[in-house]
Amino acid sequence: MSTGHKIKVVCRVRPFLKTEKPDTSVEVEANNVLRVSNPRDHTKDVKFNFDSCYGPEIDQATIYRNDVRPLVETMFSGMSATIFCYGVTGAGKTHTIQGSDTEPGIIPRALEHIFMHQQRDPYDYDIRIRYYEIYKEAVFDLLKPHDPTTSGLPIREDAQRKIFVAGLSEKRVASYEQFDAIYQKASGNRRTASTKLNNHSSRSHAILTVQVQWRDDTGAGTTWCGRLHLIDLAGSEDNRRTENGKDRMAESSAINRSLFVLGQVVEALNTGSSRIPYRDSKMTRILQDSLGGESLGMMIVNVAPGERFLQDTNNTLNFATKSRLVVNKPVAHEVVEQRWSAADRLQHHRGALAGRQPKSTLVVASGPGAKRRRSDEVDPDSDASPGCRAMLTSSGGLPRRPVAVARPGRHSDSSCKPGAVQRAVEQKTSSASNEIMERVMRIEQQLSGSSRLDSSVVIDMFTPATKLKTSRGWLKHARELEQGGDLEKALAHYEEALKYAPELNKLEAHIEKLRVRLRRQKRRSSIASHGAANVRVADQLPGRKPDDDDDCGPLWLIDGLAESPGAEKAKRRAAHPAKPAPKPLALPSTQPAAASKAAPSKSVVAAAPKRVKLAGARKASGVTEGSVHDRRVSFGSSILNPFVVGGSDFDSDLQDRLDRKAVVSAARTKRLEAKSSVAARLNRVLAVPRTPGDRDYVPPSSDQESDSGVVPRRRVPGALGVRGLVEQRRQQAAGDTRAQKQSREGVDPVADLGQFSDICQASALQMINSADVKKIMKLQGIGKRRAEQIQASVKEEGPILHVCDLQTRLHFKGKLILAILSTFA
Ligand SMILES: Nc1ncnc2c1ncn2[C@@H]1O[C@H](COP(=O)(O)OP(=O)(O)OP(=O)(O)O)[C@@H](O)[C@H]1O
Repeated sequence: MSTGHKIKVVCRVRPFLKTEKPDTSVEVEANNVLRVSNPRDHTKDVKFNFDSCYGPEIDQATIYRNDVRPLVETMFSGMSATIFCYGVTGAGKTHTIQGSDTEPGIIPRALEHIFMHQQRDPYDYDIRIRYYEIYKEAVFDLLKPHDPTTSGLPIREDAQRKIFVAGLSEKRVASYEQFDAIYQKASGNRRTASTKLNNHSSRSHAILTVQVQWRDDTGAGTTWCGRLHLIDLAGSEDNRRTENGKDRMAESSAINRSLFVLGQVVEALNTGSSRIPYRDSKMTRILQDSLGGESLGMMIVNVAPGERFLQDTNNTLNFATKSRLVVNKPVAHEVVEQRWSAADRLQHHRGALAGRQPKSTLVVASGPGAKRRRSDEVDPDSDASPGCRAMLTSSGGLPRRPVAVARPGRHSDSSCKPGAVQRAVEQKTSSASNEIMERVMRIEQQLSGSSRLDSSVVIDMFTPATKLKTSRGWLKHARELEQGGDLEKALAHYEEALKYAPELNKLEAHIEKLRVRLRRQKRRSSIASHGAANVRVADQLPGRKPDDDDDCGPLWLIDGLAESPGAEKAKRRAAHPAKPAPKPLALPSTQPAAASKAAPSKSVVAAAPKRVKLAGARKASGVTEGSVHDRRVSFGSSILNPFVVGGSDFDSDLQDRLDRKAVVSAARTKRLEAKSSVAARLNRVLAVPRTPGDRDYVPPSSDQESDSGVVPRRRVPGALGVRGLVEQRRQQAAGDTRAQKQSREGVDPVADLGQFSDICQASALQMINSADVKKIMKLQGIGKRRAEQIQASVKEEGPILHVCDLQTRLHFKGKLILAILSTFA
């Protein structure tokens, strides 16, 4: 069992610099007591207790010998140790950890110590280093020259929830001299700058990791791995005093923020909080194992003497006092020898399935606390050895070394020996490994079959934790997209999230909702862009129930061309019409009786509305025809709303339905009556022409006067619609129709328009008269030139009242007219 180990806190007060005026505000009273003047009341003192306190006179060697060296020694027991320097800017952190040529700090001394150890010991030590910095919340490799195009390396978590920096390079060092050459060069890559408080201020947190790995041939032949992390944190800065510029301010705020998170992590650990905010900064994420984890930890608190730093000193010491309470649970790390390729594992799996033992001895890392280093932890370019990529286990759930915090012994205990324990471990992990092997087999099968992997197989390769994390990532983006109104992309992101977390039922339901919303949105935008001309009104279909999201009642619209408004369909229709178009195109108005008697086309029936919304009875513009658009019947419709419903059909149908409702509840009656009056109003507006007394009366211009000379005809582009139809019928009834007139002039009329209804024509004409080039162009068969022709004609000669006008006025060919009308059929 591992024992709890508190973080060791050592305090070091630097000497006054030549530029500073000495005072007695900070003094070391005893080996472990620091006295500091109270920043609020200088006559009073505050005392702080630490594991050790060093005054300005204490040299680097003493500190190393007393406090650092024992910790470095623990590496040789397969432990991880972290030493980090903390303090305000200019307090002496870099001096302590790095030192100078004349006064080498912890790093050179520790490395010297490690190489000496290597020479003394019989073991063949494999020593490697990694060196990186966290600059403005991004991780950069210091062993490589700085590449300004990179945005930093990612911090990841492996299957055993161990933190590592992916893609970091690693260098093997055989001697101190070799290390020194690499380290000096790499230190040059670290970002430093001159500030008002320190001429050579570190602008980043720098982390040097030394890894020592060796094989203990005297015992069970176990390979051990010890690590030492030496961290020079950037100092907190009071920007009122540093007078930093813009760049320095950005660095400073990143530094202060990460140090603030460090404080929060310590606070959370001390209060036993369920959430430790390691993830809130890169620095705390990397220090995770050293703060409440499985590393041994030591914090060197650097203090600048003098009254002007008193407030900072107090803050630093208060934080250090809290940090003393943080408890780590250090464990030793054992490296398992075999490095298994996917093929090895597969081979082993097959052997295990067949009841055979694999050729090589297997120790599988598993159980709580077991560690496995990811292969991508090491940069492929680096000189990492296969041994480094071996499976690394801690003594969590597996045989582990006894953990003695002071000077732990270097031999594995009996539990490390192969035999019964190993078999037990194998048994314990066999089910997990079988599952992994099955996955490997599935992947191999896929690979042998095709060059691409199924996404489901790839997802299957992830650990549950990774799946959850990935799913959360997708979800986050999806929510942002949804909030931004991009439903289509949001849906795709939600679907991705569901792939990784298929168990999320709520997510599934949400996706379904979103799909419905999207469908609805598409339908609406289709109607809006192509006009309701693409929509046919029909009676309620048998078996169809109103959608919950329908805007209003049973003016049932069937999306005809709305969903496929492309030219293809119209072209097909034009190419193979059900009936060949007559040439020249016949005029319908010579058959007034037939036209007026003709029942509305079966496919174009306005059903009685139960819930009809009326938008603005009469607009000031004077446009007052009824129309159907987006499932609404409206008065005073705009030119964007070109589909027109026959008012009389509409009204009579409503009346029929009202008659059939013999027994209805009072409320229902009231509603229906209201609708009835609306319908009556609609009928009035549609059927009764405006007279000069009406508010929306538009006086006709001389050239627009009706042929009868009685009914004032409105000449508002796009306003023909039903009103035009009604008017036409009235004219027909009066026996003086335009068509008859044309007939007298020698144009051959025909009985009706064949397959096209009045409404279809009205819609087409209304669209054309709207004089909106874009909309007109949407009509199949009309190009830009034709559209402009129409526009000019409508402008000069007024609205086109009948399809025959297209032929006579614009010289449109019958085929073209047919194509236009087919859009509305
Ligand atoms: N113990 C010491 N003995 C002599 N000089 C020291 C000592 N500690 C610090 N100094 C000097 O104080 C100055 C500031 O020290 P240093 O650069 O190490 O501060 P720092 O805490 O790393 O600052 P920053 O956070 O800005 O990087 C340096 O000139 C350094 O040589």
